[in-house]
Amino acid sequence: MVGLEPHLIEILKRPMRVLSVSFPVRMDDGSVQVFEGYRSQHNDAMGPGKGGIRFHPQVTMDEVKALSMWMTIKCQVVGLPYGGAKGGVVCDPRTLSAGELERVSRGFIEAIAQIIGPDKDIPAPDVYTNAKIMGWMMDAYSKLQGSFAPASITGKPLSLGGSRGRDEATARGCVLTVLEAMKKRGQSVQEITAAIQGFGNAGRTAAKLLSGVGVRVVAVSDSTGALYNPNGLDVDALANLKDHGSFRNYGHSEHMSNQALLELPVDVLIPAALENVITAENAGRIQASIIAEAANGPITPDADTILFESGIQVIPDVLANAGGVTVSYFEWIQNLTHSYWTKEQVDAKLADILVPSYHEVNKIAQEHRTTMRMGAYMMALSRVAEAMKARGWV
Ligand SMILES: NC(=O)C1=CN([C@@H]2O[C@H](COP(=O)(O)OP(=O)(O)OC[C@H]3O[C@@H](n4cnc5c(N)ncnc54)[C@H](O)[C@@H]3O)[C@@H](O)[C@H]2O)C=CC1
Ligand SMILES: O=C(O)CCC(=O)C(=O)O
Repeated sequence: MVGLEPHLIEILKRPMRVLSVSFPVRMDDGSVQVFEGYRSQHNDAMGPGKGGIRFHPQVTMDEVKALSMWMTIKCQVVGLPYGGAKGGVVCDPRTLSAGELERVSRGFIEAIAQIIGPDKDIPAPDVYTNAKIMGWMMDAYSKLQGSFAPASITGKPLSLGGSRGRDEATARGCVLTVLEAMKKRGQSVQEITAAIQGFGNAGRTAAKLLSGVGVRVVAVSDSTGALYNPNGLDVDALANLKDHGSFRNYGHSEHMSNQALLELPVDVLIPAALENVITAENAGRIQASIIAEAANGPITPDADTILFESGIQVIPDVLANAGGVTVSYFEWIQNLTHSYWTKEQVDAKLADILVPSYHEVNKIAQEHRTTMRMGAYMMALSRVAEAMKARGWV
């Protein structure tokens, strides 16, 4: 539909560079364990690579490559001067001590240092990585360079040049798109119910922000399972329990599986954990009228078609979770210019990008009678194609 020439498709089909590394880490018991990781840089026609680093036992090179391609698209959906990149380390941070986690984080940055940097590729947090880890990573990179390099990594603690609002930006962006989508449905915010899968950076903050504006959050989950109460859950109480162990001890709710949460009768469903949770097998049982993909790739292509045909509006990941990379961009600008913004400035600038992007994507989708995902891809890929042509690559 975008009318991309075959040679442009050939370029975009694969990442421009993928680095596969293995690096030794001294464990607390004195043994040495070798960890594997990847950094994929999909396309840098529009600027340096940008994208998170995930720590997860099931990370694969193929997953990281796909995620880097989505980053190229995402950055262009919201008009950022970046190409797409993504990284991952095969590890289970829940089984590592704080010291081991720090050594894994530093070891990975040392292993990929040659290909990253403020003008080359700027990593950020993703699944099971956070501001603390970004701080260690920035420190490792700065030491290798011999100078303080805050613009090399985003999602850092505020004390190291992190941006106000980055911690909640992914969820804030997602909630902005959900509220735009709800506007045309004529429901008051207080009538809206939401179920959220995943209770980490994206899911937990989405729950907090939605309940803050009056939406009834009726179900949440983490890797251990889901809680459901049709009358609404106390999100602050859940967050508090999670901080001190597990929210499974929360009363006033029915316990259910992560799969069952996806099929609840709610207005808004927010998958905010991992990929491929809505497939052709369960798509027909989804009852939500809007799905906002806070996670990357939670819906398979087959399922996307089924949902579209059922009239369920899917706000695709490349738009719904683009708030995170947008505020990472703000962080990078603040680091490069050595001037820092208030939380109100960050939130206002985020809304100024996300809300028009939502409407632009929706308009293209409606004009072409297609999904918002296809609309987003059309918009983004034509921008990347134009840049590749302007650079004389094709
Ligand atoms: N952190 C960020 O800024 C961004 C994150 N994302 C995406 O959002 C998703 C979640 O990432 P974060 O919130 O950052 O990760 P996180 O590590 O902060 O949280 C992940 C959450 O998912 C839960 N989880 C893990 N496996 C699960 C399962 N099988 N079922 C249900 N829950 C499960 C964990 O218990 C945890 O609560 C990922 O797809 C990530 O790529 C997208 C854009 C930016
Ligand atoms: O903040 C960033 O730079 C990237 C976040 C990310 O990995 C994503 O949007 O999937």
